[in-house]
Amino acid sequence: MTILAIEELTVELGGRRLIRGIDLALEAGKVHGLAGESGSGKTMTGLAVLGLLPHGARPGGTISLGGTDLLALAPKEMNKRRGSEIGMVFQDPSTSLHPMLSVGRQLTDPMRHHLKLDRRQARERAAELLGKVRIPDPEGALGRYPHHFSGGMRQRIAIAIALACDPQVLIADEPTTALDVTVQAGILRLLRGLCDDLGLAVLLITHDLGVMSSVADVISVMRDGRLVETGPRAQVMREPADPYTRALLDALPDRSTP
Ligand SMILES: Nc1ncnc2c1ncn2[C@@H]1O[C@H](COP(=O)(O)OP(=O)(O)OP(=O)(O)O)[C@@H](O)[C@H]1O
Repeated sequence: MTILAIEELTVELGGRRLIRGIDLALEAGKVHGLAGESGSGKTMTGLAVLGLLPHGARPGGTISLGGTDLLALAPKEMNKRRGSEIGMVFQDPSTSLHPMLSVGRQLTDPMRHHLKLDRRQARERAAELLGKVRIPDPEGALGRYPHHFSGGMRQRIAIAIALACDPQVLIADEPTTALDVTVQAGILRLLRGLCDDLGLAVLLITHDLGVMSSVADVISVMRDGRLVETGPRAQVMREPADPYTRALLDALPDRSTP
């Protein structure tokens, strides 16, 4: 089932057309990978969905969620949906988490605001979510601060915050790029599991087709603000239709050699 449909999306900024008409459909319970080299427009696409485009950017086309065109919403309306219906996880958990607020506070504030939970209900849900993202001692973690956790654990907490209000859509922009290789796989497995368990529609943005190959159901490849290819993971990885995708795949390190 399509949860979020991007149709003919364009973004213009400073007289440049950064996104040149792309179509993407995010499905419930599916990870849709968006790949492409630096500057191809992946982040801009995610920001358009979140209503967080840079000042002066002019979007065109439609982004439909539950029958509403997000691009037509007033900023106040968009703010309500961001964080409630659409969650987001970015590259660096140390910048997306507030260093001075406890983990519990960062989880419960959006729940109290968007879901109207009382303090006790919010704490219960917060501990439950920390358990879901495999933070040890979830109750104790509520009273701790981001600096008490490792980078990988901080990203798990950022994911829990993104899911605090039970969104239908999760935009994850390079969620493993800032992390040590050894913890990357754990975060990807977690995202995959959450997508399956919660029926989330996930947009996983990464320049790394290797990362994509381990979790995505569908892969789209961007170049110069356009989509060059979209297809099931196995098909795109094994028989890419576009020469640009093939070049990206050829550039992957050979994982079979030590
Ligand atoms: N704030 C901004 N103002 C003007 N142009 C921008 C801004 N942010 C990005 N761009 C331009 O928009 C285009 C698309 O950038 P975008 O960040 O979406 O690419 P990307 O594929 O996500 O790359 P990366 O992997 O490096 O993040 C690039 O040409 C970039 O230079």
